[in-house]
Amino acid sequence: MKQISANHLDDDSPGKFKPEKPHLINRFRHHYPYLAKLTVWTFLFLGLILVLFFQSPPNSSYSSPISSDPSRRSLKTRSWGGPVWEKRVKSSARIRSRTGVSVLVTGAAGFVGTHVSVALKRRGDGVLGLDNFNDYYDPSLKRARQALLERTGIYVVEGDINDAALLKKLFELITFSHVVHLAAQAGVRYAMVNPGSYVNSNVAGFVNLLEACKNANPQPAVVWASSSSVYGLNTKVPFSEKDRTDQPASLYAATKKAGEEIAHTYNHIYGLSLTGLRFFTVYGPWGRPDMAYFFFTRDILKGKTVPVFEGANHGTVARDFTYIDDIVKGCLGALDTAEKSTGSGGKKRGPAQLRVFNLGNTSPVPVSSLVGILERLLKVKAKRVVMKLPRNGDVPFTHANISLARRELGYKPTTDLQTGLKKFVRWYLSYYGSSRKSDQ
Ligand SMILES: O=C(O)[C@H]1O[C@H](OP(=O)(O)OP(=O)(O)OC[C@H]2O[C@@H](n3ccc(=O)[nH]c3=O)[C@H](O)[C@@H]2O)[C@H](O)[C@@H](O)[C@H]1O
Repeated sequence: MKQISANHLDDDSPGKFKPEKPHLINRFRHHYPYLAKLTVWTFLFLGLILVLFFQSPPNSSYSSPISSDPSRRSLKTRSWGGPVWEKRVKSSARIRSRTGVSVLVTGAAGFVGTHVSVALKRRGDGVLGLDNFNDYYDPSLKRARQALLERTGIYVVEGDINDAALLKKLFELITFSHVVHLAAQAGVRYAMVNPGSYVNSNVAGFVNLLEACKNANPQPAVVWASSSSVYGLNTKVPFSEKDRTDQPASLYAATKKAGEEIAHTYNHIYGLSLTGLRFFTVYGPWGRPDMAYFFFTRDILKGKTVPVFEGANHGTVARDFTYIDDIVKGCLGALDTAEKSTGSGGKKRGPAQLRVFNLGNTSPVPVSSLVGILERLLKVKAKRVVMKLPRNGDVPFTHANISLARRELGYKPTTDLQTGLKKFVRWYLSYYGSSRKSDQ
């Protein structure tokens, strides 16, 4: 085929078709056999292109507005659709208890997403997961979480929140009463490496999701993950929802803060019920390998150095570390107290609920103490290197005032860092083995 085409080009090269009008008809007669051949081969070639086009996945409609983003290259081959797929979607979203609700969980194969999905499913709610399985951190951990979800009866649709056609399809198939939106580009420090991914997921993706929610009829109530990082350079402690959040210290924080403003807009214009949850450094089993407690554990076991940040004038750097089970209870409390959206099909019918809550432990712990607890649990001395807090978006401390969440959601964290890390370390060793080999 390739050879014939090449010959064709040689035989009928453009040089033989100079547009000299007086001789055009004669030339046409002279070249007729060649033209006929050219036409046949052109049709064959076009036919081949059409065959290849229709053989490509039917719904691989993901398109990233930031095409140069290397961490997301793998997303472009994702596909969805078809009767088998639709059956799985419907089965996963089926409510199995009298009081159950139907929930779409975005970021379901993520750390918080997995735990929240399982908790909802266990109490009889219909749960459908959505996750793009990007490679910000080891995707095999996400696949292992997916396997766990599947064992619980939860199907995770492989797709991106920026895929409007996919979201439309999901809302056509299922009447979701709630959306728990946890899909995001997380991590404070990575925002300096790949800023586009934060805009893509936390701003563009969030807007795309809210568009789908506002167009749905009935509209779902939305509970979504904001972040303690919105407090930025706030020095008033403990951080209250009433405090200023206009001084973000990282692009991550800025995109989460943008999310809170976007939520206001969709509530105001379309009557969407929206609850933002400001998570405070969530940790626990099945956690994120990019977080300090996780890679400290790995590096202590490997005998590698552990960089422990300190503030100005040897000041303590501390976090209000919050255990995953407490966060899950906060998420379910938010979902259960969420009022219905008031709009339908893109039209507002009345004022709707708009809330923001801190979900922290309200007991900050210095990072050096975190390392001490890990040393005792792992029975290995860490090779600590004290370093100045880099100017990369980190803030020196966080501390949540949780009285609003306690009052409105019945939120009451019960796990201290020592107890929570014990559970994490047990999981870590069972998942990776104590071989000290994990390369996550
Ligand atoms: O609450 C949030 O909203 C955010 O929480 C989390 O951010 P952080 O609180 O910064 O957690 P994490 O990176 O684990 O650092 C923990 C501590 O270790 C210190 N730290 C960190 C790295 C290091 O090498 N050395 C060090 O001392 C570091 O200075 C810090 O004091 C989520 O990642 C983020 O996605 C978001 O959800």
